[in-house]
Amino acid sequence: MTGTGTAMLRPEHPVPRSLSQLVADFGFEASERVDSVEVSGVTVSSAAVEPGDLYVGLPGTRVHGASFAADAAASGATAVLTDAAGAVLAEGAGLPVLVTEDPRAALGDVAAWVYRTEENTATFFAVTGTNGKTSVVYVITAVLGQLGVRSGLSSTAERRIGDVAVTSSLTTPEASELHGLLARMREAEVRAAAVEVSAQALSRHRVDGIVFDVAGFTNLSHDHLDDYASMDEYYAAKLELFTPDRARRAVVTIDDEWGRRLADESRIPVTTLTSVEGIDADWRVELGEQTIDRTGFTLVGPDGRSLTTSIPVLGAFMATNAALAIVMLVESGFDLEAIGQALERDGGIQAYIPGRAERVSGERGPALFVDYGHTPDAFERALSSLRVVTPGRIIMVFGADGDRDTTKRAAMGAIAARGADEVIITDFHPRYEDPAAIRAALIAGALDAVPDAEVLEVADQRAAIRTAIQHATEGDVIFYAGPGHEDYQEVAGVHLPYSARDDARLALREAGWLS
Ligand SMILES: CC(=O)N[C@H]1[C@@H](OP(=O)(O)OP(=O)(O)OC[C@H]2O[C@@H](n3ccc(=O)[nH]c3=O)[C@H](O)[C@@H]2O)O[C@H](CO)[C@@H](O)[C@@H]1O[C@H](C)C(=O)N[C@@H](C)C(=O)N[C@H](CCC(=O)O)C(=O)O
Repeated sequence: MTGTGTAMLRPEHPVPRSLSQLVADFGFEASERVDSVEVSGVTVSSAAVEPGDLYVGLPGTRVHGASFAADAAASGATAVLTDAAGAVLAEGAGLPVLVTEDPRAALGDVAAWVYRTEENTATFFAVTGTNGKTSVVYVITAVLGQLGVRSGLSSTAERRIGDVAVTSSLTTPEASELHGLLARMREAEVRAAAVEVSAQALSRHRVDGIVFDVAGFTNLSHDHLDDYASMDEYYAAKLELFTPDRARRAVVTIDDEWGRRLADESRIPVTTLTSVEGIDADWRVELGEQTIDRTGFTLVGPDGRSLTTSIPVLGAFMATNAALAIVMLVESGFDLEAIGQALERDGGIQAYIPGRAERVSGERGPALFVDYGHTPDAFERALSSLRVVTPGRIIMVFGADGDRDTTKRAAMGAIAARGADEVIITDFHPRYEDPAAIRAALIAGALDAVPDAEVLEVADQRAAIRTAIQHATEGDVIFYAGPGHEDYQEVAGVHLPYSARDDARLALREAGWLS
């Protein structure tokens, strides 16, 4: 069951704590005596305030959160925590105001204190890297489920506890929500939680106040160069997770140079994993049988330990992601043999990973996949795996994000033109950019790399997928990259309803390929 809203991001039965104790423990300046005030929740969004909350007014890129202190008071907040500028804005809201120099930097520890994260004895997994994070957290929780262990997750797609989920807006939520989610998981007797951690989250204190038991690294490649000045800076943000304040031990995929550098520079104990022949690592992934729906692999570890299994998703990259998930479980104390037995009993890993190389087609007609990949590296991985299992042609449909890293567009076009037989360029989230200019950059990248490539421009996403279906037949594959699990298209600040998965299914039905 998936819903929306923030209810799941806080405990159902919070235990109030004394605000004066918080002030004393953190050394905040308080505008008045707060002896009898209690706090039972924390939020940074005035719209999410519930009675008893501490409202944290963060200075934002658009507005100062403290200017919503009166709204927070009207919703029942008991106090405001903000900076000196925010304290001025919060005057007159009728709430005690606590002041600290950098409220964002304080948020994680404050939320951990309010929600008593330290007392949470579940095992915490963190997964970072450019591509594959979502798949790894889903595989961790799927394998835990197969082992009979109650788990929860926080991912780009959703926050989930057992079979209840809410959709996500950010990959990693603000620290107040993350600690609230962990507290909710504790109430639900969750024994292990897997959290996707973005570079932005590390740069913006969103995982402060949590020490993960195991941190996993998938890979690093060109992305987010709108947010970071260079790949080195992007890498440095990720490296932050691999320090003793944040995680106890690490499992690092060393298939790329960044992973190898991370294994060297990590300040916590590292176990390494590779799927590349010739690279020396603690654990090795050997690919087994690959079909369009399942990828087999053997994981070979130290001391002659090994496990052979499969994952119900296409692609060598998925085997590597699944292997990372399993090694992370082993590093946290789960027994490889027990994992192997559970997976064997169930016929392999039974993970459903929303919008990640998700097959939406049926038995008849072309195979159609919807994927979240929106980086050159993700395209490369998907296309090389598809080539192995596709008897016919590969048609790739994609667009690029507006108002995000523009420097990756040419490479995305080039890789698609090299790896697919036909390329259909469409719109993605243009945001405030001119969508025609985004498409032109992708087309130029494709034609510069392969001048005689078959490249079509179909701006409308619904028309693009229908064009691909018209051009495809039995044995062909349509790979629709970008929208993944998302249920909207963002145009000029407006979220228009659009689910690529639902629309692709509808288009297959219209074409008579799906009943
Ligand atoms: C650059 C960035 O990280 N921005 C985040 C930041 O927004 P902002 O500073 O612009 O906030 P603002 O609108 O000025 O508001 C300031 C404060 O007032 C509060 N406010 C604002 C309006 C109101 O009515 N009431 C209210 O309380 C806001 O909650 C906020 O705390 O705080 C907001 C509230 O938490 C976030 O939603 C927003 O993420 C934006 C949407 C974003 O796009 N972030 C990206 C860069 C990001 O973090 N991406 C990563 C990686 C994704 C990946 O892996 O590809 C992620 O983890 O998602």
